[in-house]
Amino acid sequence: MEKQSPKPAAMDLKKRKFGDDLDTLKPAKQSKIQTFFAPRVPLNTTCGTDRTTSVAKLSDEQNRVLQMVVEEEKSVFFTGSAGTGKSLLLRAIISRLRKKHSKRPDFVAVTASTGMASSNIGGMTMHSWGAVTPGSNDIDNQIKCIRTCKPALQRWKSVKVLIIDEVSMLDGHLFDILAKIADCLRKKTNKPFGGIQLVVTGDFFQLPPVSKTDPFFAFESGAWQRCIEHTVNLTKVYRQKDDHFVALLNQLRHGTLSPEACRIFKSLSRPLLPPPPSMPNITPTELFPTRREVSNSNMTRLKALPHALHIFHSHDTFPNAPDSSTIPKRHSAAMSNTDMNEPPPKPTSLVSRNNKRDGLLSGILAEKELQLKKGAQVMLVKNVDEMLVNGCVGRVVGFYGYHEVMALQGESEKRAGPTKTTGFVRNVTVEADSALTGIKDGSVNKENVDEAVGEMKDSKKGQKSLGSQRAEERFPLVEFPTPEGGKEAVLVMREEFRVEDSEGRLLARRMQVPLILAWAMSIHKSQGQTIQRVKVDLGKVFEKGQSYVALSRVASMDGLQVLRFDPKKVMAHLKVIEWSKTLESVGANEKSPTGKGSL
Ligand SMILES: Nc1ncnc2c1ncn2[C@@H]1O[C@H](COP(=O)(O)OP(=O)(O)OP(=O)(O)O)[C@@H](O)[C@H]1O
Repeated sequence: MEKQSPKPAAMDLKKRKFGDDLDTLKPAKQSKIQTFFAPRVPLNTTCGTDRTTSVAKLSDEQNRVLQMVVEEEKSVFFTGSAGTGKSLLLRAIISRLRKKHSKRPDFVAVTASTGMASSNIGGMTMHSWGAVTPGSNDIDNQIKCIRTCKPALQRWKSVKVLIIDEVSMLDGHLFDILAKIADCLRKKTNKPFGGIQLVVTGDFFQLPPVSKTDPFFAFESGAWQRCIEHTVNLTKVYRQKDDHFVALLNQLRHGTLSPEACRIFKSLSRPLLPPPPSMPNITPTELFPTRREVSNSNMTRLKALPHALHIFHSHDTFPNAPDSSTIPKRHSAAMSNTDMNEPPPKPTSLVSRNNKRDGLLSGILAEKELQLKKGAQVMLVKNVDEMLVNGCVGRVVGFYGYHEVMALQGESEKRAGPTKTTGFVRNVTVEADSALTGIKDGSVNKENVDEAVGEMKDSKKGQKSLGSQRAEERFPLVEFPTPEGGKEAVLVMREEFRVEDSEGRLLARRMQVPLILAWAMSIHKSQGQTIQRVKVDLGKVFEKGQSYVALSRVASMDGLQVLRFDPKKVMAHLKVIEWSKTLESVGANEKSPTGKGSL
């Protein structure tokens, strides 16, 4: 069943390059490409002192990847250490591909190895998209099931570009299975992966696939050799500006620390400098390996606060969710398991419809039940603008209704106007005792608020009681630090979180206040984030790549506290190290345009 590549393996290996040939393009073509492919992407910076209002211009090496993917339609794997802009580049690629195929959205599939990673890029998990059952190697049966699931079959047949993010956590066996399924279902071509263009990204030195035994990485699979035409290594680190810190993190990445590096990491056990004087109570976010530790830490601190508990239940709807009665059993199992790091699903007959629906939303950062109190440390999990982004850490100063806040803006707002339950009210002024005093410039995020009215109308259809209940709702007022060392109070109301299928059909929608408790966070959740101040206890780390992910979240050493530093806890997989050496030798044989092609 498996189609063999027409080329010998050695040829395939030679074809892969680092950085590729930007220099070799003719100047006219280069300039056309530079103009066309130089998108500006909002910077995903944190809420600390280095927050910036600018947008990022893609670097030459990032632009080159964009060009290879969008214009030359090549199958590319782009990698690079933490903070080299893989996610930012991927967002630019997705945006360009969607524009290019605007008339056929089904041509572009956006997927990731885990629910969390897929929700970060507005996609689906790879196994949900492909309707594959994790852990099953029975290809014939997998294909039989896909054939009986029309939407999945349609997805496989129509897709042209398949994007896979956070590939380090994708099991290599699954990659092989996907390639075989693609070959079988798309027989018109004898190109690898059924002729689907692959855009794969991730860093194999970060978190590996979840496995009880030695993990089998995607790069070890036979399909990888046949299907990935070009490997590009992004070399410029953007998250950290300090070259010395970047070099130390690089040693950490490879698990080979010099005595000097050990000494420096050990010295980071000192307490962090205090946060900006305007927000003295913000503590560094503690990163833990397990969700239980995170929950214990956050809940203990929440309980210790003397104020009233406010619980925000999410409003979840499932307009087109697959239902056990309408899709084959094995498909629904695959759809329900949206996080590869969860154990394989139980037999579908035992999984209730509600569990399946919850599974659809399991990759969304917004909680099903959010518990908050005045004084709670929280993280924003939605991008609002270049200033207020996913990852901003702040503190709840009170709970207010929209009208309470808006009443201070003027008489007309006080008397009339619909109640808003979604969006953000910016620049709310609060006094030391948290009593509202006014709105500095009356700035309201109008766009969100107007959307909110629409939301209300929608949600009121057939849900009268919910509507009136929402009218009374009080929302957290959160103080976030500003780049100038001050603070801004923002009323954070509900926001929409969506799960769509590859044709953009809405499968599930969660309306929830876009905050999570942020005294502690799991290392797993932190992958992909930039966090300003972090505290890590390496004594608790058990997995290869975990220390590297945790310590590379911060922008500078000033924001990093490391307890129980132990070089033995800094581990890289031997297979990844060996594989990266192979790539290095290939890179050395190839002309690298940037001159920085090696891993
Ligand atoms: N070309 C660029 N110019 C300016 N800033 C950039 C550029 N590319 C990325 N950044 C910034 O660098 C930071 C890290 O980027 P990003 O999260 O995309 O890196 P990453 O490689 O995906 O990291 P990780 O592997 O840790 O998830 C972000 O704040 C991002 O906005």
